[in-house]
Amino acid sequence: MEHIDKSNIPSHIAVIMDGNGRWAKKKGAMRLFGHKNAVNAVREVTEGCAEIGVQYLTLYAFSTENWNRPKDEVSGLMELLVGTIRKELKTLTKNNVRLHTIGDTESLPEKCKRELLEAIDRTKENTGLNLILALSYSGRWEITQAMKKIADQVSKGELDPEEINESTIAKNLMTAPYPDPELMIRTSGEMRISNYLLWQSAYTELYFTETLWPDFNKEELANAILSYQRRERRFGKISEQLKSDA
Ligand SMILES: CC(C)=CCC/C(C)=C/CC/C(C)=C/COP(=O)(O)OP(=O)(O)O
Ligand SMILES: C=C(C)CCOP(=O)(O)OP(=O)(O)O
Ligand SMILES: [Mg+2]
Repeated sequence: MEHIDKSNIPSHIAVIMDGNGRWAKKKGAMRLFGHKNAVNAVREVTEGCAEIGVQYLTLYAFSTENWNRPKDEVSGLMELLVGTIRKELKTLTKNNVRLHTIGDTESLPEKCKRELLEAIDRTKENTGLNLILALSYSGRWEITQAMKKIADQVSKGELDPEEINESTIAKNLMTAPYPDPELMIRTSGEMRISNYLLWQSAYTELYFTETLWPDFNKEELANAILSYQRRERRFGKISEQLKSDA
């Protein structure tokens, strides 16, 4: 972490925490064992991000499509979520971390909803890292929801369709309060987005690592940030323009 340029820390990092099942399989264990060990890596990145001053960390914890997994795995994941939030609440508070969620949280089991609401409420005065859990989330679902909200405003005469622009769409997404992520990390060697933050990642720098999520740690996080810091973000411009902008 000491090699990181402190003047160029991404304000928002998004993570696709993939590879828990394969990690467990390699150990001859059940998939849920992988998910349980994933919590250590969640702790590591949360601490690491808080230490270097990242302001937003969005973790993909359960996708819309993950509902199609075997029942036992889904219920195991939901229980793990409840247990982890309950156990970690004190540490979150101590570390000044504020918890948020994005996704169709209404579809989560009652116990899960209750635990999340309580943790969100208990951490709402915290001013350090914003930890955003993407739960029952997918980018297409989120964009569809935004389209419905916009259509509703148009039908009520509150919004003129001629005035719809990119900012209208961004304002109606669940991520409206947060900046777009500068860096997205995916573990486990898969090189795809899997329906994550589709709108928000238009100009996000992508970082892929072969490491399976339960093995991810602060050193791996530092490597991802160092890779980000070596990139030239052009946003459609050419290098010469970026130099004269500076
Ligand atoms: C925030 C919090 C308390 C999180 C709970 C634990 C956690 C990290 C859950 C992520 C669940 C998930 C579907 C991971 C992807 O690995 P995979 O199952 O797709 O693994 P595979 O690709 O190797 O099969
Ligand atoms: C990390 C989460 C929560 C979702 C993406 O991983 P998946 O394992 O579900 O994605 P695919 O490989 O199926 O694309
Ligand atoms: Mg996977």
